[in-house]
Amino acid sequence: MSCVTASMDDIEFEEAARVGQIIAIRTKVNRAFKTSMEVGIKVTVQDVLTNAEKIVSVAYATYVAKPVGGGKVELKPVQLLSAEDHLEHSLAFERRRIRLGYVQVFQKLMQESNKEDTFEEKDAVSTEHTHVQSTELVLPPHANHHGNTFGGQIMAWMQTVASISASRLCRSHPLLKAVNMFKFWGPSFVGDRLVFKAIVNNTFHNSVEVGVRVEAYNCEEWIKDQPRHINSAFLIFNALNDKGELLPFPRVKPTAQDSVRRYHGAIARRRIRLTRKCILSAKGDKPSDAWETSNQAYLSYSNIAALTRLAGKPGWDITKTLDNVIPFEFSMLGFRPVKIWTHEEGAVLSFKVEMQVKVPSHVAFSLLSDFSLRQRWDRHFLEPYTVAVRSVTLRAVPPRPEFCRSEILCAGFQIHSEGSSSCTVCYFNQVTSGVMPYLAANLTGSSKSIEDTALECIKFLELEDSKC
Ligand SMILES: CCCC(=O)SCCNC(=O)CCNC(=O)[C@H](O)C(C)(C)COP(=O)(O)OP(=O)(O)OC[C@H]1O[C@@H](n2cnc3c(N)ncnc32)[C@H](O)[C@@H]1OP(=O)(O)O
Repeated sequence: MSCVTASMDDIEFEEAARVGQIIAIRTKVNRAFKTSMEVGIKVTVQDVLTNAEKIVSVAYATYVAKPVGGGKVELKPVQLLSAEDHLEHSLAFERRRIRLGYVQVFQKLMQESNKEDTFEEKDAVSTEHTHVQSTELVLPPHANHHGNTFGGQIMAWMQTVASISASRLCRSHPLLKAVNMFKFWGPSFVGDRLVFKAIVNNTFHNSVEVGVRVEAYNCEEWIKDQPRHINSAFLIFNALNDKGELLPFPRVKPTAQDSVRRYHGAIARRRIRLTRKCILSAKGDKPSDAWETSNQAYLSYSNIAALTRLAGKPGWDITKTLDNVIPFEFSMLGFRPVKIWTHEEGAVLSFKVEMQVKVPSHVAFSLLSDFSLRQRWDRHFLEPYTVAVRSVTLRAVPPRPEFCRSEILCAGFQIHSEGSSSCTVCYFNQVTSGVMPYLAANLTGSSKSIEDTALECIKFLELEDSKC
């Protein structure tokens, strides 16, 4: 059946596609939720002379199935055939959490920005002359076979007005760099008139944000002047000189109450976009990210993405198996095998501890995700963790000489259900300098601290479960 575009996540254009180059667009449904599904889109450009292929953009769109005659339809889950399908399927769930939580994060940042109202730039210019409006009539080539205007067509029209708006400020041809996450609030159809209203919201050193509001009218609504607000999007442009260097944009000053809101909105969106970019593109060992409510969702996404990728990597080797060697104090547990696996990739070493536990997976999940309980089975943890398995920096808890702080880069649990009353718990850890001594002592046989901790973990889970 046909589908409508519900929303588009942030789109960043990494590379320009030029006349004469070959564009490849690859798309795949990553996950079906209830009535909506996430589609991953990868656009690459190939140079015909050199064959060099570059990524233009990787984006995610959400579509909703629309049965003929209205109503809702529940989608079947997608079949996962490869490791990549499994990975994207888990990550799609996290991306959905981010997109559905976006409005809340944005509103929180807006509340904060309302407290800091200062516009003291001397040379700042007004944005009033950047207002651009155009009207388009939706014709059959602009729509699908049900007469719904294509989301991509609406985006193309938005880009035209937005780039004219941006050019009024930079006096050159602006280059579209990014489009902020947006939602199609309501449909438009063949025969509708679409009015696009663009205005510059704010400028940053080398970029400008233009907001575009789209209103739809059928004939009756046009006569009565009753528009339907179907979409608002925010486009970010750069401007280049003849040498390809970025041009600076003049600072702007908001003059009306509405423009103050738009001015702050652009700052909040930029903060979210940059945070997302920093967190999602972070590579290698680096100091932990600072935690803020505005980046919570992205931190959580990047933790889960990194852990899911680590768990899915081929090449895990069993280093040790502990099966019938159960110390006396644990003998009441019976036979519980523990396996220690390692994974090497270049200079990166990771380990996995696999434990058979006689508790249902949802119980193990809830007990292990409560980090205030971790001290009960892991004596290496002196402070309870309450947010994430990857370290974050908290301004409220600065470094103290009496504590040696070890960073956790990528660590966590995977819990596989083994029927209704038991599960396999795997603990992963991408080794950092703080963890290295424990692993080294364990691998050389001089310590059994990992096995002991694993057995404590099993005991803790099973005892807590028996109390439930
Ligand atoms: C072939 C191309 C055709 C096109 O490009 S169509 C052109 C552009 N798009 C449109 O005209 C769509 C206009 N919008 C609409 O019709 C409605 O807003 C739309 C998308 C059907 C949603 O209707 P609602 O009444 O909001 O329904 P609902 O609250 O029950 O949500 C339905 C499913 O959509 C999801 N959703 C809502 N807002 C979202 C967002 N911002 N990002 C991602 N997903 C979102 C929502 O979670 C729900 O999904 P699920 O059922 O839980 O799987």
